[in-house]
Amino acid sequence: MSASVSSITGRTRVHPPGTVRDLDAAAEAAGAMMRALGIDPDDPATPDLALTPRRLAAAYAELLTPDEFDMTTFENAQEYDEMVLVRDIPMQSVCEHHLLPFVGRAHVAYLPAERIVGLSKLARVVAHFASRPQTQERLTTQIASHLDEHLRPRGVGVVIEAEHTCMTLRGARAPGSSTTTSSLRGVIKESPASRAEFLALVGRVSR
Ligand SMILES: Nc1nc2c(ncn2[C@@H]2O[C@H](COP(=O)(O)OP(=O)(O)OP(=O)(O)O)[C@@H](O)[C@H]2O)c(=O)[nH]1
Ligand SMILES: [Zn+2]
Repeated sequence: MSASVSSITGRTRVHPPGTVRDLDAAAEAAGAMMRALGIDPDDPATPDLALTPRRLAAAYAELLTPDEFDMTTFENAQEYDEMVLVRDIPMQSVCEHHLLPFVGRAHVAYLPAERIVGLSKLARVVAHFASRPQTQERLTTQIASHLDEHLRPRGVGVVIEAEHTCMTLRGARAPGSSTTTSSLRGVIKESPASRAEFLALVGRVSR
């Protein structure tokens, strides 16, 4: 389930988990589901529906295919020892219960040790683990674990705030509700001062 990884100095290639995709089979199944729900993709009165099963299959394949990327890190030459936080990283994933989107923002911080990470890689880690059927709790934990393992920092903090369309558009129909999750590691978890600094820097979580 976890990404396969090969180490190069300062770089860790993050590969998506191996997935075999059969878009034809997925499109056929999507058409069958539409028919079972009373929507006929072949109804001549709605010709644009004909390609909808294929679009649906392609859309899910796109949402559920993680990008590969290099987890580029640099020597911490300046011995920078304060917190690094990238806030408001846009996040979109698909809940594993309904395969409906949950959408929000991630805030990702770390306390450097020997190495610092290319800032964009924090957004890429979020997107990578979001591109699979997820729970918000697991996504938050996987991002924190990945940074902990591949950067070996003194601490990691991840907060995600998201709206789950499975509970805003359907079901409980609680529009405007949002869910906040966090995963803290190392000094950011253990030291009350560090934890407070992280939450203060994230700031707007409790708006
Ligand atoms: N903990 C957690 N729950 C989630 C997440 N995404 C969706 N869910 C919940 O998964 C649960 C699935 O519950 P079920 O009772 O099996 O499904 P359901 O009958 O469609 O339930 P309702 O959504 O309440 O209509 C729901 O309560 C969802 O809100 C998530 O990221 N984390
Ligand atoms: Zn759901």
